[in-house]
Amino acid sequence: MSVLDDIIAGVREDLAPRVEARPLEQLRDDAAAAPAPRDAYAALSGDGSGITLIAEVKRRSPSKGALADIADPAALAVRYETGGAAVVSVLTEQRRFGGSLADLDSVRAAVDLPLLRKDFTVDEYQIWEARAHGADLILLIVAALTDEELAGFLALTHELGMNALVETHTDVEVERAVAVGARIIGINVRNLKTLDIDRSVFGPLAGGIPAGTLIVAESGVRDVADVERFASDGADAILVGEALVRHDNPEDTIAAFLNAGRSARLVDQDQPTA
Ligand SMILES: O=C(O)c1ccccc1NCC(=O)[C@H](O)[C@H](O)COP(=O)(O)O
Repeated sequence: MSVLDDIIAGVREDLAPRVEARPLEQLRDDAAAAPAPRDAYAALSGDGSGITLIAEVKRRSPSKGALADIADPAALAVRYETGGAAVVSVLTEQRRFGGSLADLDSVRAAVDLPLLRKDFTVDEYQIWEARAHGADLILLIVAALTDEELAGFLALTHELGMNALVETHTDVEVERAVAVGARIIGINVRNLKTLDIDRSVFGPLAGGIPAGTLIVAESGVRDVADVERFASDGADAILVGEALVRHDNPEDTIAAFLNAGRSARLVDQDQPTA
């Protein structure tokens, strides 16, 4: 069993009691009563002068174990907003990442930015749940879904007024994401089966994604050199967890990463075309 399979088995087990406690019919009412969805696509598009940044609330992970003791996720999210993040990502998976829907609720109450509910979506129920808890963006991992699930989940996400970050790691997964009409495609440089990080997969995969699709570089952004590399290779946005939660001053880190993205764009514009 791969790490991803193991995480998903746990997600399915944890889902069952929630469905029993709050059946889908009631959850739909909660979703209807939630604040209107914010436009994560527009937020991630930025002003075209550089890249935008998704800042993640991440306590621990399968690859690194404990990362940060985040007692107040709302306070951290406010710091992300102050630093210039375009979107805040809240990991809600409990077993391996130490997150919860309560984290999402507290962050929703504290910031105005679009929120990504970062979880392993394997059931429509989780999409309704994300909306009911005020999320604007959800994660769909291509490797975890059939084509039929991917298309159906993406359609439901759009019906609910949200966007989906459709995550890929291989050329076949990028083709599948494009085929279902994904508007925001993430390229995770972490292989979720082995947990290895390989930043070199990003450029060639990004090159195969059609114009008009937002491209998000996910994982392994540790310093400005990583940001410059992803920005030069076509990233519109970066998703950063570890480098922010381990840092005493996430505002400064976000500002440095956004500056690096702008500089990389300027350098690329100055390059003579062949
Ligand atoms: O982070 C992990 O170890 C991990 C393992 C298995 C599945 C998913 C995992 N992470 C989810 C993510 O996509 C990252 O949290 C996100 O891209 C931020 O990564 P980083 O900046 O490297 O913390």
